[in-house]
Amino acid sequence: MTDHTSRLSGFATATRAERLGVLAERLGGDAEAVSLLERLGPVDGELVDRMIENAIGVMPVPLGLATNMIVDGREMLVPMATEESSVIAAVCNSAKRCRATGGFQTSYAGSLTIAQVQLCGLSDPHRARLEILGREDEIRVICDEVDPQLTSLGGGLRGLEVRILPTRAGIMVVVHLIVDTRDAMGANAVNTMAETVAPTLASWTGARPLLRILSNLADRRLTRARAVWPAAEIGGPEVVEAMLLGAEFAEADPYRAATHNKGIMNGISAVVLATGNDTRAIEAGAHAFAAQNGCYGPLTHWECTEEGSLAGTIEVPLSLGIVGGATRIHPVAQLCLKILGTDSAEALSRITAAVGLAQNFGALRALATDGIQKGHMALHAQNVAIVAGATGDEIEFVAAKLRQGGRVTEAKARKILDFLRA
Ligand SMILES: CC(C)(COP(=O)([O-])OP(=O)([O-])OC[C@H]1O[C@@H](n2cnc3c(N)ncnc32)[C@H](O)[C@@H]1OP(=O)([O-])[O-])[C@@H](O)C(=O)NCCC(=O)NCCSC(=O)C[C@@](C)(O)CC(=O)[O-]
Ligand SMILES: NC(=O)C1=CN([C@@H]2O[C@H](COP(=O)(O)OP(=O)(O)OC[C@H]3O[C@@H](n4cnc5c(N)ncnc54)[C@H](OP(=O)(O)O)[C@@H]3O)[C@@H](O)[C@H]2O)C=CC1
Repeated sequence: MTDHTSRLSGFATATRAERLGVLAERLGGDAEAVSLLERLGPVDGELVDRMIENAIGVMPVPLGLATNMIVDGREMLVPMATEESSVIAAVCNSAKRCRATGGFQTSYAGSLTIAQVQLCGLSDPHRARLEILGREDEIRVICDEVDPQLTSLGGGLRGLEVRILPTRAGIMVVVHLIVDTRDAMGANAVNTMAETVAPTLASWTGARPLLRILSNLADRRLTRARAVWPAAEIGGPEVVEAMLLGAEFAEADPYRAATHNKGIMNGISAVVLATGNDTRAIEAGAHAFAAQNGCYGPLTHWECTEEGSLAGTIEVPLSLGIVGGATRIHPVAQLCLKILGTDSAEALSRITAAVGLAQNFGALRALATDGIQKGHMALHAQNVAIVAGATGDEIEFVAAKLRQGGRVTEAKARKILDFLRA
């Protein structure tokens, strides 16, 4: 690959077959490798070509269903797209153990999305700030005219903030357009508003308008969930105490909090991906929110109830949509939304937060008891068997042997396979 130039004029307008031809040549005529992409095939070749640029195929990610979930009194199956073993099992397990207490109760702050307009070059930022704040009604008219469909659905500009931001390049004025984007994630909707209103803001203030884009720190789209796990369901008071100590570790230490939150995002990102939403937007928002108080902390908090049960809460910004972006274009995303039976971004956000909490419970319980490897590696053993070369019935045979004997490694899997085939 390295001997060839990466300058491929016309690649964007080539057909998929032509692109695969170029790729096969790059791989030294390895038509078999390229035919893998053809065999996997996109759900719809034309669709993939329209969704992204220079498409050569699809990278299928496993899609599973989390069982046992009850969210706000509703029983549901939750589709999750993830490449990682034990993620879905952990949610099923956690959800099963809090069914007796009603599952997950959630709340939702609303679908308010922030668009930022950066104004530079002002020597009198306080004057500019007051000028802009005093003309909120005019700004609302400009923004709402941009998207009459959104306005007709009850969305549109809901608020205005003007911040004075000291930077190394001098004082800047930053305008926040706070927009209700209803059932859309809203990036495109608010970006258009920001671009449309920026020249007017510049003409009023004499500023130089620069960046006009939404903020992924979606702290007006907070979603919360709580669940209670009776001590008897999770191994007794000792396990409750151990899990609380594990949670305190994350409260006190950003090194641990990052891993704790990664576990939460195992669940959240899997629902986000399954429903065709923007995983990067959700991840960026979650981690920025976790760092908001100047020190990175956990997205969940754990406490012991008067009855000695373990109660967990999660609060996380979730910019999710059931319209817009890929949600309506991708047929699998549409199917996943149908499985969820959701009819609003609000309902999807509530479920997603509940999955994040369930995921965290599962990881914490495993970490505070047997350790993560027992459950996780037991399920990962099949992957290791495949990497070692096992096929068909050999896979489960090798995985079972791996589970019996301590560490799960590829070298060990190869030995087991050699023995089996001898
Ligand atoms: C793996 C388990 C669930 C076993 O847990 P277990 O208690 O041994 O499970 P069980 O065999 O007794 O089954 C109990 C229930 O769990 C579910 N369950 C059990 N197995 C399956 C399966 N194969 N497929 C689907 N569901 C499964 C299922 O609901 C089942 O009930 P049933 O329906 O059978 O009546 C547990 O050990 C666990 O939750 N481990 C944690 C796994 C985890 O967190 N994985 C994420 C990857 S590690 C990571 O990336 C994040 C981390 C850990 O670093 C985050 C952090 O540090 O905080
Ligand atoms: N930093 C980031 O996170 C960025 C993300 N993105 C991308 O932006 C996309 C999401 O933007 P988004 O604005 O949601 O997408 P769209 O522009 O595709 O969809 C939103 C539009 O859908 C229409 N709509 C129809 N029904 C509804 C309803 N019930 N509620 C709300 N709107 C409705 C609205 O008007 P109308 O019919 O008039 O369109 C609305 O403007 C994602 O693909 C994301 O990856 C883009 C830039 C930056």
